[in-house]
Amino acid sequence: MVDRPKLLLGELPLQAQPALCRILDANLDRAREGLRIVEEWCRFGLNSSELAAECKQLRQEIAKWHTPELRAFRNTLGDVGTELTHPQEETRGSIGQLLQANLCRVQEALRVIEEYGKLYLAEMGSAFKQMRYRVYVLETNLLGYQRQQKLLQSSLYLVTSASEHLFAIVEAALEGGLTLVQYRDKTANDDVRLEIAARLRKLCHHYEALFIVNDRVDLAIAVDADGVHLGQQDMPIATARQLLGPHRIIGRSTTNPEEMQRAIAEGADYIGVGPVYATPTKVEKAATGLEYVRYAAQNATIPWFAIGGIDPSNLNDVLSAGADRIAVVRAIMQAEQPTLVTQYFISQLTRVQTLRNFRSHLAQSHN
Ligand SMILES: Cc1ncc(COP(=O)(O)OP(=O)(O)O)c(N)n1
Ligand SMILES: Cc1ncsc1CCOP(=O)(O)O
Ligand SMILES: [Mg+2]
Repeated sequence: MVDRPKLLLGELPLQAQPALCRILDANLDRAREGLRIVEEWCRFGLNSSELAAECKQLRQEIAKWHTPELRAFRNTLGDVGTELTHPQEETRGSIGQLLQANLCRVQEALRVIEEYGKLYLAEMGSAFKQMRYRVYVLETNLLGYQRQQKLLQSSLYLVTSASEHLFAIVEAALEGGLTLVQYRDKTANDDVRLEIAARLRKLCHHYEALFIVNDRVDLAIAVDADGVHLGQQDMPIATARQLLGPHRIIGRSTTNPEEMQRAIAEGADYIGVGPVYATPTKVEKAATGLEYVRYAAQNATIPWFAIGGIDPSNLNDVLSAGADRIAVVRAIMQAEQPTLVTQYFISQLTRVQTLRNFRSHLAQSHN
């Protein structure tokens, strides 16, 4: 039996050979450029050496296929495509959109190489197929990482209540710098909830804020929310994790140390701590008081949000008890100026976080 030659180019009609090489050359470049753009964000934006290393490895693997022979066919001046741009390429609304567009560009380029590469070298198709799947994994990991980072950076959490001005209030708070929103609606029908949740998600993502759905994992999945918030009566975290996958956020309400430790052990990404004060928003739950906030400040190993009856008048007491993240309903939903209240909360929370970070750096440098 005669071995099949590895280089298949010669099997194509002569006039098709330069075109094939130009397609491969252009897409090998495109894939690496897109990866480089994503890599820079992983490195400088997310400080993730793991994600940056995966981008770099992929770039290096692609580079190995970019032979001088393929480059020799380059004819930039004769390329009719260099002047074709799409209006969306001229503007990028956010880092998220920029990453999305470039990951899509990389996936497209890898797919082109996978298909045309089969006509060039026997192994090229399967090698690029594998790389394309690696980019899908990279995309999911990147999204999950971005979500966790955003959660870590969020000090104020707006839990919504039904209101005829719901969207205007949420948008006003987002204008004030809010980065974490929970859709909480205990009465509406599912079709209404679905419609509201989908609109809220779009609004939150436009402002690069996380969007969480209260109670309902099915709704969270249906509208592609960033996560779900589960109370003690809701489904177990492990079941929710199975349904939501590893990259979405799961929050859990806790009212005492035991519930806190269980939520952490079960893999919650954050917890609610409270109600700190008695509140008409959640009448059936007794206030835990500031004692539980003090316990959380000493013992919580994941992000935690003090919740329940918190407003600008008692904020300082909650912060003094050790909180540096809070969740509120009425203080923003019923505010006359939701943007200003949001800005006030965030400025106070940032102030205590900065002070505490500074003190802990100082303490570390003395040890
Ligand atoms: C951030 C946050 N913390 C606590 C809760 C309360 O959840 P739960 O106990 O399930 O009560 P309901 O909100 O469902 O009435 C929350 N929603 N968010
Ligand atoms: C949902 C929830 N869970 C514990 S307290 C609370 C409501 C907090 O509402 P408010 O900020 O209006 O007191
Ligand atoms: Mg609940």
